[in-house]
Amino acid sequence: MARYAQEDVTAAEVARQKALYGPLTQSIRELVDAAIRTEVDDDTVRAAQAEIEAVTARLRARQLEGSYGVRFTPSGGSRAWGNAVVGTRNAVAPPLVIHHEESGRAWSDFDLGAAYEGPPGLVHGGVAALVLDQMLGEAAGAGGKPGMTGTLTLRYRRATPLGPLRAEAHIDRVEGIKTYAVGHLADAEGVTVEAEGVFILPRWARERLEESGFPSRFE
Ligand SMILES: CCCCCCCCCCCC(=O)SCCNC(=O)CCNC(=O)[C@H](O)C(C)(C)COP(=O)(O)OP(=O)(O)OC[C@H]1O[C@@H](n2cnc3c(N)ncnc32)[C@H](O)[C@@H]1OP(=O)(O)O
Repeated sequence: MARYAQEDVTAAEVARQKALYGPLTQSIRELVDAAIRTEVDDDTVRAAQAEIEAVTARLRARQLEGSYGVRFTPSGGSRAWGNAVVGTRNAVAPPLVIHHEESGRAWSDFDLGAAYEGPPGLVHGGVAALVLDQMLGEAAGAGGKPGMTGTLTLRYRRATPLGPLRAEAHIDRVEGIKTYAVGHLADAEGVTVEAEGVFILPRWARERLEESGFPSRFE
C-alpha cells in the first residue's frame, strides 16, 4: 500500500517526470471541462468515448498497485503528485501552486472552472473545504509540525464564484502536537469563506519519531 516513501531519485529525474506528467494532467483537465460543456452531436460523443477508453487502456498497460503516496527525495523535497489539491499527476486537483512566505503565510492564486461547480456558476462548498484543508494543512506543516486535519471549521460568508480566486492561510497558535491554522478563500471582491483548523501529528508518527530519537522537533 502506498504511504510515505523515501526515494533515491535525482533532481533532474524529478524535473524530467514533472515536464512529462504535468502536461498530460493538464490535457486530462481540459478533457473533463470539454466533457462537461460539449454540445457536439451524439455520434461524436460516442466516438470520443471510444477514443478515451483506448487511451485509458494504453495508460493502464503498466500501473502502480495503489495510489501514488508521498515520496521524499534525497534533497529533502517531497512529491505528493496524487494529492487531490496540489497533485502534479492528479487531474482532479485544480491544481493549486502554494507559495510559502518567511512569515509563515501560505497563499495561492488559482482558477476554478466548470468542474468545481455546486450551485449554478458557484464553487461547490465541499471544493472550498478541500482547498482550505490543504492550505491550512500546508501552513501548519511549514511551521515545522505537519499533521492530519483533526477539526476543520468553515464559515461560508457569501457565495464563491467560479473563476480566479485566492486562498491564504497562516498559523494561529501551536499547542504541543497541535497546530491551529486559520485562512480564507477570496474573490476579487474579498473574502468568501473563512476557515480554522487544528492539525495534529498522529500518534503513530509521534511514536515513530520517538523511536528514531528525534522527537524534539515536534514537541
Ligand atoms: C510543508 C509541509 C507539507 C505538509 C502538507 C500537508 C498538507 C495536508 C493537508 C491535508 C490534510 C488532510 O486532509 S488529513 C486527512 C483528513 N484527516 C484525517 O483523516 C484524520 C483522521 N483522524 C486521525 O487520524 C486522528 O484522530 C488524529 C490524528 C486527528 C488524532 O489522533 P491521535 O494522534 O491518536 O490523537 P490523541 O493522541 O487521542 O490526541 C492527541 C491530542 O489531539 C486532540 N484531538 C484528537 N482528535 C482531535 C480532533 N479530531 N479534533 C481536535 N482535537 C483532537 C486530543 O484531545 C489530544 O489533545 P491533548 O489532550 O493533547 O490536548
